[in-house]
Amino acid sequence: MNITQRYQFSLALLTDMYQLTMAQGYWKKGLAEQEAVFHMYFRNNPFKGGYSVCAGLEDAVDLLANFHFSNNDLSYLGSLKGSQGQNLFEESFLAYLKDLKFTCEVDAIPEGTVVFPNQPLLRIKGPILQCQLLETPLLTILNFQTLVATKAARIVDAAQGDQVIEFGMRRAQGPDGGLSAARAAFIGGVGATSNLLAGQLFQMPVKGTHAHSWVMSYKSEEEAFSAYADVFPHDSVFLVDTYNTLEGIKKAIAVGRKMREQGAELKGIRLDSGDLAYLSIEGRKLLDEAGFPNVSIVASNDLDEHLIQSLKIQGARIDTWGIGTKLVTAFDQPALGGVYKLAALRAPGGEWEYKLKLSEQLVKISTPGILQVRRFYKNNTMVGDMIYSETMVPADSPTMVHPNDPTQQKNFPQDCDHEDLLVPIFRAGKCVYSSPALPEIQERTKKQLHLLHETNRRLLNPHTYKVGLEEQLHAKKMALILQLRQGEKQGQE
Ligand SMILES: Nc1ncnc2c1ncn2[C@@H]1O[C@H](COP(=O)(O)OP(=O)(O)OP(=O)(O)O)[C@@H](O)[C@H]1O
Ligand SMILES: O=P(O)(O)OC[C@H]1O[C@H](OP(=O)(O)OP(=O)(O)O)[C@H](O)[C@@H]1O
Ligand SMILES: O=C(O)c1cccnc1
Repeated sequence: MNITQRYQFSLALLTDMYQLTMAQGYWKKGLAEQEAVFHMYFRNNPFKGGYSVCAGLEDAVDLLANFHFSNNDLSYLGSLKGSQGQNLFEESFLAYLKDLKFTCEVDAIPEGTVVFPNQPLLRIKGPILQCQLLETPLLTILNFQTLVATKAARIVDAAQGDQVIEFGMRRAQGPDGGLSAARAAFIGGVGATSNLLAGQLFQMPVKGTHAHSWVMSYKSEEEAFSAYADVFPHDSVFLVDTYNTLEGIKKAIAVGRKMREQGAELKGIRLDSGDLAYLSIEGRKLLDEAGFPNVSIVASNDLDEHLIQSLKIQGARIDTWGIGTKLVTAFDQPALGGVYKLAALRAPGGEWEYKLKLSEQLVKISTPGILQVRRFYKNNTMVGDMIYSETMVPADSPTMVHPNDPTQQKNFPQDCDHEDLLVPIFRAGKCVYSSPALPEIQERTKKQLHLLHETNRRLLNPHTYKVGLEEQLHAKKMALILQLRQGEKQGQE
């Protein structure tokens, strides 16, 4: 179930007020139908990492496909007042919004694709009024899910094939934060969630153990485990750290033996405090010596990719990682920082005019054009991504230029395998894309990460993957920057 079904009402007002005031401005000035191109992209990989995993497109597509202003939305807008007490929005503008239909063309990178800074994840072309209104909801969806999918991919990579379960709902940034995070975490490679609503809405596997309160509600730990085993003879994972962990493991083993006598089998134990390396190693010994080699050890307690990596190095014997807070809140980077910038404009029937936003820093200057990303491969490994404009056809053996250092260039031989990453999503307002099922998206993430060199994947100081501008586009961008800077100078003289 996707975002508009979850909310069951129009999401047209899930935007910032300035999008609506600008929309009224464009409409009033007769500029609403000017054709614009906007790109959504981010400037840095999160978590000081070497890559990102894009996510959120299915919700974005759903939002666009159902885009409309309901009567409730319009009457709310009609009730808003300006500072002099006048209506902020005119009746005839509200009538225009009532009949507004989404007519844009959208291209985007499929979910589960490995992506990098400065490349468009989504490109929208259409009447400027529509493109502008959609900035905020597109950013909120793509920014958050991409951030969490990336965090999950890093955690899953650190877990080296062990099962990872997402436990974060209780610590998430509100109910939708928790739900979207569960979906994105699954895209990043997490195997299951403890969140039942996410399981129901997204058809994701759900898993869980039990809480300390269960143990505390019985007179003894052993009684608590026995009672749980009575109710779930084939699905019991005992939380063993309420009082003394090693003693708790011995009690779990004692109950496990009784379960066996009754034809049941203990599935696992969970460690939630203390030294997880030491306790898992000792716990494994106790379980193995007692004839329970198949009882798995689950660990939780403020874990993230760095702690998992450290625990692995320490020889921890953990089979399943339960990760909550640091996964769903994308610790320690609360936002991806993705932006949505105007890149080209044309009056109906006119020529495309390239647009860019100047900044003191070259790195922050947006790239003009109608952009596409061409990814090149050598021996089944990604070797570079070239951003080009569809208005300037790249050479057969193209050269790309580093966006911030023109002395760094890379040429791709003619026989280099390549693919264009943005695919058609909407044409003339009609959806032409069918989103794959979540397990397929998860599989895509896995395959994509295998195509990325391990030096780009390591957690500490990863190698920077090469992303550049196709040379004609680079030249065009530089010329435009110079032209705008000269204009600025002349204006000051
Ligand atoms: N072997 C280890 N190496 C590094 N970090 C560890 C190790 N074992 C546990 N940790 C982490 O150390 C942090 C603190 O854990 P610890 O259990 O000591 O404190 P706690 O959570 O406050 O315990 P309690 O719940 O008993 O109060 C947690 O993030 C935990 O994941
Ligand atoms: O540490 P996280 O990565 O956020 O994982 C989720 C945490 O939530 C639970 O603790 P909590 O104290 O909320 O409940 P409990 O009494 O069941 O342990 C669980 O035991 C984990 O420690
Ligand atoms: O099922 C669990 O063990 C669980 C679920 C949510 C949070 N912490 C643990």
